[in-house]
Amino acid sequence: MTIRSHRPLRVALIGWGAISRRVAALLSNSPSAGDIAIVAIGVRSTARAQDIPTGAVLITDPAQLAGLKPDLVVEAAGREAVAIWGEAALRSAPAFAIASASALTDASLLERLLQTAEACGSQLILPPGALAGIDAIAAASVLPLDEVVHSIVKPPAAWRGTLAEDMIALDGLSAPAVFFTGSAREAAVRFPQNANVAVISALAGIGLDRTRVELVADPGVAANCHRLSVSGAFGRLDIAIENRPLAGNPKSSEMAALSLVRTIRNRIAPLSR
Ligand SMILES: NC(=O)C1=CN([C@@H]2O[C@H](COP(=O)(O)OP(=O)(O)OC[C@H]3O[C@@H](n4cnc5c(N)ncnc54)[C@H](O)[C@@H]3O)[C@@H](O)[C@H]2O)C=CC1
Ligand SMILES: O=C([O-])CC(=O)C(=O)O
Repeated sequence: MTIRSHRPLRVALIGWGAISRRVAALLSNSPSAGDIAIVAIGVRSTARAQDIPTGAVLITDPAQLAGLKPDLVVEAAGREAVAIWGEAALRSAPAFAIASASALTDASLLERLLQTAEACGSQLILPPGALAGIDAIAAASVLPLDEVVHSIVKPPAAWRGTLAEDMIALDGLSAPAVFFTGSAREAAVRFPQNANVAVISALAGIGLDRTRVELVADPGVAANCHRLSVSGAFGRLDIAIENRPLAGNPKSSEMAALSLVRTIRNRIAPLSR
């Protein structure tokens, strides 16, 4: 349920990396700044977490969430963080929004989160993240879908430090290299910093095992690009987005932060859009 209150929306962010910092900066510069208070930042260690928003406290233990009475907990920390913080978030807040959708490939974790949400009357929210058109795919899935193909094309720098390094010579590329084709499940499990979006398109449409994913390193692009091709009883959808990478992390797109800002604002906006 959308929350409309006269006090600021109390938001706890989990993770204080590129996405969370961008979300906090965008919120503080927006017209809704006075309506939204970041009350806590969940971190693994307080030692390196600096420049946190005024009024926010650093927390390291998920049990601390309950005392803060958040209206919304937002994760942008990584796959493991969803398992660590998720159940406490759903017990202490009406909603828990996650960026690290790859965590949901773990069926037992997903089941635990959904059971907690049901028992507590809270909601697990999966924002569209770096993608476009997820609303249309989810609506289209009311009728049978035949095929969903998700192509993720990023500059070589975005694939550094991932399994892609063992599959292709990232530094020597002179043309686009497709280094993975497989299911959304497999893509998200193997590339948890780059293919969370595969879980988002899969859960909107025909599921983790039927959604086909292609991963590409392209020295000719500067953007993190997503193309979704969907066919089914509704008709056809073909949608492409070229996202500017975040300054703080080339693997992540600006749109991933923008999408979380939208999710947060929609909790209080009289017009949800
Ligand atoms: N849904 C989407 O479209 C996208 C989702 N993502 C997800 O968002 C995550 C965050 O992205 P960035 O901010 O760019 O990464 P980042 O690496 O810049 O920041 C992640 C931060 O979370 C912290 N962290 C890790 N485990 C934690 C835990 N258990 N508790 C608290 N903090 C923890 C790290 O120390 C780091 O400071 C990615 O790992 C990825 O899973 C990223 C891009 C797009
Ligand atoms: O930001 C993006 O373009 C997608 C991404 O990294 C992810 O899904 O993990």
